[in-house]
Amino acid sequence: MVIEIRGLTKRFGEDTVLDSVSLTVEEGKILGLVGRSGAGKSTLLRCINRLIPIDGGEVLVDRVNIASLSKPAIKELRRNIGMIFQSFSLLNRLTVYENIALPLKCWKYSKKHIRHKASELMEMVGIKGKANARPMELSGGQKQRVAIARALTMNPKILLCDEATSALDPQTANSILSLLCDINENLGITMVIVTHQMEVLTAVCGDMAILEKGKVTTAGKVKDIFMEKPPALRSLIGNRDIVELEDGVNIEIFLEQETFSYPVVSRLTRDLGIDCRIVGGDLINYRKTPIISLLINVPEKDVNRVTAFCRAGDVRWILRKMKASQSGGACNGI
Ligand SMILES: Nc1ncnc2c1ncn2[C@@H]1O[C@H](COP(=O)(O)OP(=O)(O)OP(=O)(O)O)[C@@H](O)[C@H]1O
Repeated sequence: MVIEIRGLTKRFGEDTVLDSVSLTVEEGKILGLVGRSGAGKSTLLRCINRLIPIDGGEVLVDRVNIASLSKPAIKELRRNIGMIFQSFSLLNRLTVYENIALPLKCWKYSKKHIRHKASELMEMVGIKGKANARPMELSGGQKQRVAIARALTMNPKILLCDEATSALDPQTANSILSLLCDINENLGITMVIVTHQMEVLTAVCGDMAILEKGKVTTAGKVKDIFMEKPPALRSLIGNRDIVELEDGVNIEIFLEQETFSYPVVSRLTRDLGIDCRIVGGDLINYRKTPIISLLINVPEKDVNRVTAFCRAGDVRWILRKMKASQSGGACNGI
């Protein structure tokens, strides 16, 4: 299901928490939503499944404006939208099996269907052996697996994840992220993932949006935004450590799978005779595909030759540090 948010405004009393937010999450895609604490991320999620009413604009789920839904239609909408949280929200007095079966019981499915569905989901999320355990006997990762299974019981078309991996150690968080990726790929579920962890964005999300004080300031492909590093992203991830040189121009070069074997620096220096100084570097694991970024400093007179060389070799580049006369932040392909 596609989610389209147009000019969404949400107020709590005098406070405008979401201010004319517009965003689209394409069917079957994963959108990562980031921003400082209090930016309005969780509120936005709660507007998508109509847990709270909105004050302006519209939220369309599968091209239907959810503000105009009747009570039974809202119930149906929520059936199509699963949700998981940082705190897992499991019922401690119930077993794993009973927690997963609960939504199916509420919807009055047959005992046979409930047994079949719960067991299929426990198998899918890897907790089959824990059917009779209670939440307090599980690790954080296992609890989140139960919560994911419970969120999938009604075969939702959308999954909203609010800080789902924040309470987990990095290794467990990775295993949950890879489970979410599998679910997205195998079931085609559209996902919105709210997170403070930048590695969640690069590991699983194709698209991202940055919320600042209730406004979307940056939105687009994760890969492009992480390469471009606009101010809104820098304010979340901080500036990278680079060697600051007084002279020359910094050019960031990106090497992707297709260009890994291309000896960029040696070609620039040996074949074109350009002095390249390396001032920084980074490696981003973008959805399991590494991208190497290399920050080089070259004499100002050679900038055009370097960029022409990159263009010819299909290597992405961005001018990072320029004199005022060269302003404009030229780049190719981004
Ligand atoms: N039910 C509510 N009543 C009044 N104010 C609320 C309510 N829910 C959220 N807010 C306020 O709305 C603002 C945004 O909160 P929200 O939880 O959406 O932010 P967030 O970006 O998810 O933050 P965090 O990353 O810390 O979870 C905050 O100032 C919060 O106090």
